[in-house]
Amino acid sequence: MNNVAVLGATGSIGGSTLDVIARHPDRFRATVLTAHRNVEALVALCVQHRPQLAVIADAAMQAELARRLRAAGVHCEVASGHAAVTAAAASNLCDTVVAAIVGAAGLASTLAAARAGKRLLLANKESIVMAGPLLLDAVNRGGGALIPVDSEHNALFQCLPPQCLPGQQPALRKGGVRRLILTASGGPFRGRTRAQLADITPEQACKHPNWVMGRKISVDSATLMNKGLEVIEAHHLFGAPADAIDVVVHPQSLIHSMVEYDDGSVLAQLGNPDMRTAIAHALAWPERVEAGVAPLDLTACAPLQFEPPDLLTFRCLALAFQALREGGDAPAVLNAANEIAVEAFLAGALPFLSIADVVEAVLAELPAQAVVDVESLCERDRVAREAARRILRNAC
Ligand SMILES: NC(=O)C1=CN([C@@H]2O[C@H](COP(=O)(O)OP(=O)(O)OC[C@H]3O[C@@H](n4cnc5c(N)ncnc54)[C@H](OP(=O)(O)O)[C@@H]3O)[C@@H](O)[C@H]2O)C=CC1
Ligand SMILES: CC(=O)[C@@H](O)[C@H](O)COP(=O)(O)O
Ligand SMILES: [Mn+2]
Repeated sequence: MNNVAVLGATGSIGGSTLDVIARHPDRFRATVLTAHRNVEALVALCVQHRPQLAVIADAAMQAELARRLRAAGVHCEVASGHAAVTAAAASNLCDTVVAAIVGAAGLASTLAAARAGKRLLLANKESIVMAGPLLLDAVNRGGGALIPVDSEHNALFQCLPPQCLPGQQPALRKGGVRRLILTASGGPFRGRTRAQLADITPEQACKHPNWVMGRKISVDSATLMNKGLEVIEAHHLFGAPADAIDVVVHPQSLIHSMVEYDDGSVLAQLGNPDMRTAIAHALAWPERVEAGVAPLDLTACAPLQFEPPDLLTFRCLALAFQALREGGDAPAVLNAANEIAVEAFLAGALPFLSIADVVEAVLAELPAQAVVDVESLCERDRVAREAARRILRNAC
């Protein structure tokens, strides 16, 4: 039996994970479920999955969680606070940790799972964007495994040679790998001009053409920042230099990414756009299990289209490449600024096109510094957020 901690259980990835787990009660058991503030959703999941531990990150909500669980007849341990989420990730209640908390908020628990030698299923891309070298070091020291859940990186993992296991100092060149090709849907506004993006609303930005996801990643997909974060994520996971990572827009989102080899072969992973495939693959790897995803009918979804990304209209992808090439903690600064800008956009306090402006301004204000340790990285994250808020205030 594989005991699984689902960090961010009440979210989109959390829900898909629990769907797959429930299909295989002989293999997987959800022993830890965590949420931020959504007590009602967490209680409903606890009723269904009967974990050993339920954690609510907002400590002020512990009493309500405990009361509701009692009323629902659920007898499990209850804890609260960010430290409790982090402790749960490293606890002996789980063998596998699904890191599905959104944003930099997921960093501490992701690192804790890595240090504890867990099988770490990484969806929380912001943590590897922020702290790539530190996370990989924690995985190597912990002796666990890092399996990518992000659909593109799971696709790359499936297409790469076995010696390119993420985090194990993969040897792309030795494996004959020439380049990684990340596919992108192009987002809900593909083909539009900047003028047509002047009045975009949060609801419009969250309507992804192919995937059902949380609000933050949906906005990131719309600005192409998601693809930028994924370029940085691929760099750290597979040791690929920026120049060996290409992005191609593929509006159908059926090819989830590709690996090109020296001999000209290109291996691709395809499937219906449903995160349960990547999650099931990561949970059961190296075996395969049923995920509840419909068979792919290519004749029904042809043709497959490809086009270059529009770097002028959607500037965030170029900014992410810039941060990756600058190195050091520039990706962490980019991520922090983006989280503040997206939060402001979702609150109706920043125009859609200004997200890139805020990120660009913060990168210009905070030249990269070396990544030394988690504490100094979190301090830089804080400084970048403060700079983004100040720039936002001056812009309004
Ligand atoms: N959704 C998708 O298809 C994909 C997502 N990802 C990545 O996976 C991660 C999760 O995405 P997604 O599921 O869409 O996000 P959602 O917004 O749907 O869910 C986020 C989860 O994190 C919890 N959470 C939010 N803030 C905190 C916090 N400060 N401390 C603890 N828990 C917190 C939320 O709890 P609560 O419900 O209480 O707010 C919720 O359970 C992201 O990093 C995303 O980039 C990657 C590929 C695909
Ligand atoms: C499902 C997943 O992995 C998301 O990251 C998705 O790929 C976002 O789509 P685009 O960023 O390609 O629009
Ligand atoms: Mn992705």
